[in-house]
Amino acid sequence: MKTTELNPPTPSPVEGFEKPVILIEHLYKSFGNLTVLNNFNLVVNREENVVVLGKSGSGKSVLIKCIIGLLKPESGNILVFGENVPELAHDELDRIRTKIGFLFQGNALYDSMTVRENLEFPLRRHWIDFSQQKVDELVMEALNNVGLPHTVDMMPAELSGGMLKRVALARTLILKPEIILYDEPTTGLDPVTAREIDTMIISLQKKYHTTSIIISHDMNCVKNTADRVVLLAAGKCYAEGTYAQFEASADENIKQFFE
Ligand SMILES: Nc1ncnc2c1ncn2[C@@H]1O[C@H](COP(=O)(O)OP(=O)(O)OP(=O)(O)O)[C@@H](O)[C@H]1O
Repeated sequence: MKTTELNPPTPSPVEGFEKPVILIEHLYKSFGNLTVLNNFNLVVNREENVVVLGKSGSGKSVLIKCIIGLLKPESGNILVFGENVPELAHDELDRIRTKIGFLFQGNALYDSMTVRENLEFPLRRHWIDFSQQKVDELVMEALNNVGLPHTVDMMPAELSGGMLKRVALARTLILKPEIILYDEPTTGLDPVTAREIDTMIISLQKKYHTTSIIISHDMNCVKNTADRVVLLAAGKCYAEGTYAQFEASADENIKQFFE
């Protein structure tokens, strides 16, 4: 385990991986006088699940929003498949976003639409020329992936919190993204349902070979899903290592997540 204050992460791929899928270098983002990201660096390799751990308000969501181009950093590079997101024009950003699935904390399903309509939405937005048969196939494939084919004609209000999360995950998967960004995927769920979501994240990653960043402070989720953990503190990558290395750490900033 390295505390990166002492050893800045080297932006080079792990053996066996190709170029990093996401490479963040010297990222700075402020709001007025508040500096949220202060020389943040991160490497995410192909098919890796990296959990970004951090206290509330440490800038985890800001980081995700910078990666998908919803927020523009003051400086720094965010290379996604080699393309620098902060420099992309609107249409280029749209194109790269089709490769990035984003599971919002609040699920972001449309309450007035059925599950089917919610899942069709991203398809219609990006590939309006799909036949209805193809759309139906993709909707059912996505719902089967999360074990909820029977909910296809239900309204979001008829579903439990765990089911809503799974439908939101199905909607994220329908475009077959190569990268998935999860914003606190288990927050607000009971431990059994949270465990189911963790298991689903791993099984879908294996099936579709996705690369993921998972934002979380649920240590069970971290343990179940992380190939590597990065601690975001004071705007920097404060430490990185495996879950076991974090659990064994004597560093006070790390220990507090296990209390
Ligand atoms: N659009 C914005 N304008 C001004 N300040 C913002 C904006 N977005 C985020 N912030 C501030 O940036 C800081 C980091 O916010 P962020 O939402 O990234 O935290 P977080 O680590 O995701 O927290 P949590 O775990 O509670 O969701 C906070 O102080 C927040 O108030």
